[in-house]
Amino acid sequence: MLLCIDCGNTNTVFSIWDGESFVSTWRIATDHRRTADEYFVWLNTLKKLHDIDGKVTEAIISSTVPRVVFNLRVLCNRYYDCRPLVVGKPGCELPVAPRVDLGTTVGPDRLVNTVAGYDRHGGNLVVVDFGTATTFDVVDDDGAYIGGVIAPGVNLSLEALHMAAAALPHVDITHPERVIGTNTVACIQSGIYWGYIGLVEGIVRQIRAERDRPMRVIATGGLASLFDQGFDLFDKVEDDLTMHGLRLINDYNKGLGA
Ligand SMILES: Nc1ncnc2c1ncn2[C@@H]1O[C@H](COP(=O)(O)OP(=O)(O)O)[C@@H](O)[C@H]1O
Ligand SMILES: CC(C)(COP(=O)(O)O)[C@@H](O)C(=O)NCCC(=O)O
Ligand SMILES: [K+]
Repeated sequence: MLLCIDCGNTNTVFSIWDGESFVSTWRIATDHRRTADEYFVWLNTLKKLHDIDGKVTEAIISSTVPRVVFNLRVLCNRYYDCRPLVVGKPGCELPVAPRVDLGTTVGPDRLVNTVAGYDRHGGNLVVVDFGTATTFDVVDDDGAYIGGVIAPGVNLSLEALHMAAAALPHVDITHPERVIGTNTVACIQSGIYWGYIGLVEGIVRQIRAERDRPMRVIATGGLASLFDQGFDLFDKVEDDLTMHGLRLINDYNKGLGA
């Protein structure tokens, strides 16, 4: 079985592919201090709880947090007796190389989303990922990542308001019906929610204008569905996009003999 690990700045997601489907997906807060032993105890407990019998024999990691990769590698070596592929590192090839400025390091999650989006929808695509940051990844007609947009994430924006303004409380994101808030909480929720709708609409419109061709828009990440309600922002929301991409990149590299 293949263990796919998608480590973001907020959460790390583990998913097990049994050769036919992802049998389980588990989420843990990202913390670079977590050791290989801690990961293993946690993973093994969940694996038993879900009656997953097979052995993990291979692994692939995408991490936007460089420091966590060391212990994830140790996890794979020590407990699964395998050398993981690490997206963006030597030994892990992509089907199509990104076309960006010389010396630029693209977030591995964005490369993975590009591969997954191209596989499912073909080129001329925008993938929007609502994570710690909200990213827009632009995919060319041959499947290459050719750049995009990085905006502050929804929860990061809410947190920033709370941190910087003494009188503003911590607020959870919601979909307010009205734009004009009649109390502080409603005003903040409106600012973030409607601000984000405008941000996504505006950025997609400008990407389409800059590319001067039709572009489909696929969204992923925990908060994508919140922004999908009642609007025409996305052609599709796909929560499993990053995991799908990790599996494809693993297959691609194993096909190359990695
Ligand atoms: N379904 C959800 N509802 C509300 N907040 C969510 C949901 N899913 C994720 N989040 C929040 O969205 C932010 C981004 O989460 P995540 O997608 O895991 O980010 P990353 O990939 O950067 O680690 C976090 O603050 C997380 O708590
Ligand atoms: C933009 C990101 C912080 C998004 O990370 P996430 O929200 O998934 O934790 C990550 O993709 C990153 O660190 N990128 C490096 C710069 C770039 O992609 O151009
Ligand atoms: K992510």
